[in-house]
Amino acid sequence: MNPLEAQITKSAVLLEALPYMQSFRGCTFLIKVGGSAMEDPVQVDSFLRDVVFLEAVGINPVIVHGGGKAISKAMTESGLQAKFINGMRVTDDETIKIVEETLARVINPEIVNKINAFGGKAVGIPGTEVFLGEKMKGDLGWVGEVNDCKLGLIQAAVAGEFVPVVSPVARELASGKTLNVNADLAACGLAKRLKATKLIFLSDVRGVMRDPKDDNTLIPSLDEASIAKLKAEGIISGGMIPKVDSSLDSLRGGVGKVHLIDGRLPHALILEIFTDGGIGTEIHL
Ligand SMILES: Nc1ncnc2c1ncn2[C@@H]1O[C@H](COP(=O)(O)OP(=O)(O)O)[C@@H](O)[C@H]1O
Ligand SMILES: CC(=O)N[C@@H](CCC(=O)OP(=O)(O)O)C(=O)O
Repeated sequence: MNPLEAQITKSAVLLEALPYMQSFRGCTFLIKVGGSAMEDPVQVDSFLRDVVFLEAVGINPVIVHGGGKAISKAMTESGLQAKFINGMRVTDDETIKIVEETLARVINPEIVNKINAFGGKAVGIPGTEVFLGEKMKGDLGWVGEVNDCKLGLIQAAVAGEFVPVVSPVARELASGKTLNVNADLAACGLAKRLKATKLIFLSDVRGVMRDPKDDNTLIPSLDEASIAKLKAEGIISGGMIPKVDSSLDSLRGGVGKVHLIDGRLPHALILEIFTDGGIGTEIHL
């Protein structure tokens, strides 16, 4: 193949993407990026370049981020031990301060600054300005679930072509205090409220797997009944539980499609959205 022929074959990539660009223009995509997919700065850069690309072709990306790993690290540095019950961090008075500080001072600005550096426009929005919640049942301390979302700041950002970057904390309706919210649940709450076309979870696994240590065991498509079975068998466990539960909840709440993809794969987001062969696991009702 001569250099000109090689150039021409590159156009096939854009042509494959064209129908997706045409149908997704003006649509809202809720992207949840987990702390697990944010450990490696190279992976974060790749993901955020994809977000800038989405914005540039007329999609409205809205990001809800996690930060579980960074929070646990900060707790250890303060001499506290992280404890989880059913995937929820037990959050006492000291812990909620660390959660707020890590999300607001470390994770959220990193995402916002990088999107801006890559030529996009992003605005950080504390979850307390978006999520209204109440305490979850059980002895979890300052842990909340989302009852409602205030969309004002999100809508203003999107209208100004800024990517809203939202942290997973809520304002407790009864007291006005800050609650720590699992980021998958926060993403689901906002995706439903925005009636997002897609909700995409980026994590550190290929998707839902029969064996999370074996990449060849990816399950490309899952419905409610299969999820219930895999949970009962203990194959879906730990951090994957809130993801599949939130996926089903968001589909019931009017979200168009839900995908779980691997944030470690370079440009996972672009591959999932703009190519004919999807990656990861798609969840159905
Ligand atoms: N069946 C499964 N398939 C894939 N991952 C699973 C499964 N069951 C449990 N997991 C665990 O879920 C983790 C992802 O959840 P989590 O660590 O909370 O990520 P995030 O920070 O992205 O929210 C994976 O790293 C894996 O250890
Ligand atoms: C209540 C609860 O567990 N909150 C989570 C919020 C961050 C989060 O969910 O981060 P990932 O998406 O990286 O797991 C926590 O404290 O870890």
